[in-house]
Amino acid sequence: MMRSVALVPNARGLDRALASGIGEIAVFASATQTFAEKNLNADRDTALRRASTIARSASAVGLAVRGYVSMAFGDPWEGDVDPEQVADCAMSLLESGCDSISIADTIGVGTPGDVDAVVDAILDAGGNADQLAMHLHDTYGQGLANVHTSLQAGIAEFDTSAGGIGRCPYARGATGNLATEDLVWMLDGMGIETGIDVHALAATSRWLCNRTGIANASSVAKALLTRTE
Ligand SMILES: CC(=O)SCCNC(=O)CCNC(=O)[C@H](O)C(C)(C)COP(=O)(O)OP(=O)(O)OC[C@H]1O[C@@H](n2cnc3c(N)ncnc32)[C@H](O)[C@@H]1OP(=O)(O)O
Repeated sequence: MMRSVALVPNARGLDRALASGIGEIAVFASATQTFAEKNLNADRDTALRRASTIARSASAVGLAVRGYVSMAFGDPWEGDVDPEQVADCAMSLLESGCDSISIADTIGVGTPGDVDAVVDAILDAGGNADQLAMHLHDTYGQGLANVHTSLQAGIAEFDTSAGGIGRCPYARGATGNLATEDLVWMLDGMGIETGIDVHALAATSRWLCNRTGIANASSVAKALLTRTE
């Protein structure tokens, strides 16, 4: 199923999303102060309040809303992030009308132990695993291990990108998202149906990387494409 989601950082973004007729938006807060300032030009509490206000207005008019908590596992400026801090942000966004929360490892430092700690903190604060998604980067090669741990915790939604491209310009030191091909290969092997043809996806990411000049970071895409060349 194809879902189009607009990233909405402020009230003006919500007006533009509503005018476009899109059915789902994403609002974003940061677990850390420094990233909130860099990514949103606001302190952490202001950014959270702004995201909560947008979520409330959007859900009141029937839009689906996903809330993002950035820098949930570590921050390039502040180091380790307290799981309670992540849980506070997540719960505040849920209480403001977000239908789901994506826990973002914006710089890809998280490990399965961190996933367990953050998910436990959110569950302890009253959240449910079926309200959670994971947004993973593969900077330290922990992406698939973190997916596996998340699946065991009952989380079934993951943000990835074809060829592992894409990153936040303010996330110093981060590589791209976990590659969709790598995720699909693992899920296929676990008997979890995604509806995605991994070979067709690898061919698409080769096209995408050729067009953009970005190197393909997916191990699976590189292996499959070598097999067919
Ligand atoms: C979790 C993630 O990784 S998110 C993805 C990556 N990160 C991002 O996309 C960064 C998102 N953040 C931002 O865009 C900015 O920090 C903002 C817009 C939220 C706040 O920045 P500020 O500088 O405080 O906003 P300000 O209101 O002064 O506007 C700055 C410029 O952006 C424009 N702008 C602000 N909001 C919007 C919007 N929703 N749509 C289009 N343009 C906008 C303004 O018109 C202004 O343009 P100008 O310089 O040509 O006049």
